[in-house]
Amino acid sequence: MGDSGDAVMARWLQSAGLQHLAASSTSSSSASTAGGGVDPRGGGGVGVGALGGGAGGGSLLPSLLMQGYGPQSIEEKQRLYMLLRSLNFNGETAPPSISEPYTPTAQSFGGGNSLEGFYSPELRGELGAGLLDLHAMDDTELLSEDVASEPFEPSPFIPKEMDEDDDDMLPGSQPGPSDNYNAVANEKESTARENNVAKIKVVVRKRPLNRKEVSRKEEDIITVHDSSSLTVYEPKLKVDLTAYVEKHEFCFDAVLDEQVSNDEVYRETVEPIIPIIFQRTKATCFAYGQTGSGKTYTMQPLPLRAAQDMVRLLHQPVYRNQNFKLWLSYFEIYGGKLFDLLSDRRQLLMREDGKKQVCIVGLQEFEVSDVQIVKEYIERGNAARSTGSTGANEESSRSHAILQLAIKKHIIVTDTRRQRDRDANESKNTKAVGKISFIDLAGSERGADTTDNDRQTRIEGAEINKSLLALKECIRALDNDQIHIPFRGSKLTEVLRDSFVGNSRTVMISCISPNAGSCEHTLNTLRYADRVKSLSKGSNTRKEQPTGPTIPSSKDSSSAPSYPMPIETEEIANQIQEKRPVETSRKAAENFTSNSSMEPDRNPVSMIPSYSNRGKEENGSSGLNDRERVDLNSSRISYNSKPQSVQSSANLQEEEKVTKVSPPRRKAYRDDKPERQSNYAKKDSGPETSRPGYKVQQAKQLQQQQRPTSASASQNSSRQSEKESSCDDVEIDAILEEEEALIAAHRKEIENTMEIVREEMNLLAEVDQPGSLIDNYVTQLSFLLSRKAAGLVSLQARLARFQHRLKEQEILSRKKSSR
Ligand SMILES: Nc1ncnc2c1ncn2[C@@H]1O[C@H](COP(=O)(O)OP(=O)(O)OP(=O)(O)O)[C@@H](O)[C@H]1O
Repeated sequence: MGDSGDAVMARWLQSAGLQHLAASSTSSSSASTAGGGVDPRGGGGVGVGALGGGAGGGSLLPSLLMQGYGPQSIEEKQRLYMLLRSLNFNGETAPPSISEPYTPTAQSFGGGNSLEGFYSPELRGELGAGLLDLHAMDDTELLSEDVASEPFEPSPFIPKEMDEDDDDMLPGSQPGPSDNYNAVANEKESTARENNVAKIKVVVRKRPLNRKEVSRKEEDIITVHDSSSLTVYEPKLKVDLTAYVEKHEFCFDAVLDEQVSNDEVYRETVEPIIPIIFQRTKATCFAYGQTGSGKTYTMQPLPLRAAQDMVRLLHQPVYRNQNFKLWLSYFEIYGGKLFDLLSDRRQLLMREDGKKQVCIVGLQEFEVSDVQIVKEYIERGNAARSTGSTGANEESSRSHAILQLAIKKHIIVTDTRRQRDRDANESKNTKAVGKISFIDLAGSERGADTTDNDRQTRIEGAEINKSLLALKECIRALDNDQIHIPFRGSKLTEVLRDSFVGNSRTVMISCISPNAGSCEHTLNTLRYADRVKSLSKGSNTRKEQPTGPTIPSSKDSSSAPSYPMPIETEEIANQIQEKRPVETSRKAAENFTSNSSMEPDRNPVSMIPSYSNRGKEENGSSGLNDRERVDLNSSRISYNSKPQSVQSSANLQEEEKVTKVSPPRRKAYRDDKPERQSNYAKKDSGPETSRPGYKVQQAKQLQQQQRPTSASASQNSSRQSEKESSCDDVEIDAILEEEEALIAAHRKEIENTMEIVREEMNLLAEVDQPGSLIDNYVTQLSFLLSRKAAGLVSLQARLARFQHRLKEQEILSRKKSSR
């Protein structure tokens, strides 16, 4: 990486007001390069190149990060750090080789000084085996000890803790003008942030090979390409025992490789959510993956880290003045039962209140004002867990642990009697603002543990499977805006119910082991993640792009056929885009993968024309939000080896198939209604009678004919008729809206059914495998069938309502005509 890279680097520095560093560092860099000093990880120019879009300052940056040459003051350090972060946020991958050596300490930012304990290595040691440790395995000792002991840096995005001087502002005191200014700025900032945080985010984390795996000479079969895609190289044997490798490619919101620190995991997953917890958001962060894949290792530091940021935010005048407080609770779900880990494993009961809010009766919640206390509670909870599992690690491995951090607004009670009551029952005088739940799920493969013949153990396994399935089902249902959300599918989802409804955010961290021996589990984990991800896209786009369907930009349409589409096909494509505006890049990438893989497509439903899949595959990137565009672009980059023409023709084929399966009905928007209505008015005979909307239109026409038009009609009757006519219009509009909703629901139902069928086929394929568990099959099939039934029932109910509505309308218009 040469001078051009340094020139780019110098420009960046200039943009951040750090141009003076460029000069000093260039001289140092030449010195260090001469001495063989390049990128600390040996990535050297390559790493920096990635950061700078291929022209980074290969020699300049490392020297910038060197003591004595780089930024001297805290402010400079912050600016440089922000510069690096902003490059990273812009979708360009900052490789660990760059971000890690610079990881500033708590001291370097002058923040977090009250959190000495938080950074201490003992803390990690103390928590290492305990927190959310569901089923630790001793054969997963890893080579890189340093990763585990890496300290967190304070988040530059969460305001620093208040200075001592600030603290003399009494709670509840009136904010000054600058506070107001800050409050408004904070409000704006957090609204912007809220919009930027995806509703469902799926992050994959790969752990390094552990000692045992290395000693067994197991291969690392996972390659992380960039920050959002990875390939699994599955070793396979043909029938004639020839070895071959099958490639599986996946794209997610973020893919973190074995070099990524826990701090970066926090920044990628939880950190962006923290400020919006203060804005009435309920968030859930869970780790999923097989035993030993790093769930606990990943989840363990997150609550503490989040608490640190939350405490910092609580000290902001805007929240302090509102009397916001942080509360903590910690419990586990084992065998469908709830146990309070902060209250001697007392069994808890779950109830629903009048407002359908889930209450965990008896769950102890503790107000926490600093991280040290949070740490102590977590340790206490862990101790309760390990006590509960003495002699049998199995127990903890079959439980889900849930740690909740809630922000509550304390209501100040002036009345003395009520004050006394308040002291007696503190939580009654609080109002929930937002919360984040950290869940360390039981190992995903436990449910399918074929070596366990013990019936109880198998039932527990089935219970775990059920909850994992239920979790996915809920995310899916929420994403589809389904009326029926199957929260009751498991205790886990019931408990999390309030975290999923309303303004919610979900982060799923899929942990994967890199060794060949775990390949099957890894693929299962990635497929689960993939399904969750495929659910998230539509929802995010729908909710975050309220402006409706977007016209594909020239950039976006790059993957679409370059020749004009037949109008009908175009309409259908639009229609599908509205349904599922994204999911494309990944699906397209997978298609490409399966094409390029050495084994024929094993997807049992690949022959079934899937309406939803078509949509996913063909709809380009129209309607994507920025983040999704970045995803798409990055996946395009990673798959650009596929010739464009092949993609285009593939797209065309897809569209041709779509023409056959989907009715050429254009989805109407609100703005379209007048046009649609007038079109209906024009076509009032023949085959059109069978078209949806015809009946309604007919009724409207009838009413129009019946409206008094004669000039001789009295003024009164004309006013009356005007009134009637506007009522009719409202009525008709309402019916048209219902009609649209019905059709949309029907379309959604078809998509769901196809998805269920796909899962049923997978289930059948799984049950045919030797050693498969019939219990799992039964549980999963029963779940799928209930979902199918629930979908049909809900569609039927909607249809019946609409029929009823039409009947009413018909009777009404008949009555009017007979008047
Ligand atoms: N990214 C990582 N970097 C370094 N070490 C890791 C990483 N991920 C996991 N480990 C180590 O791997 C071992 C197993 O991890 P961990 O206990 O977190 O797995 P788990 O998925 O929680 O397993 P279980 O389901 O059995 O509880 C631990 O020793 C942990 O320190």
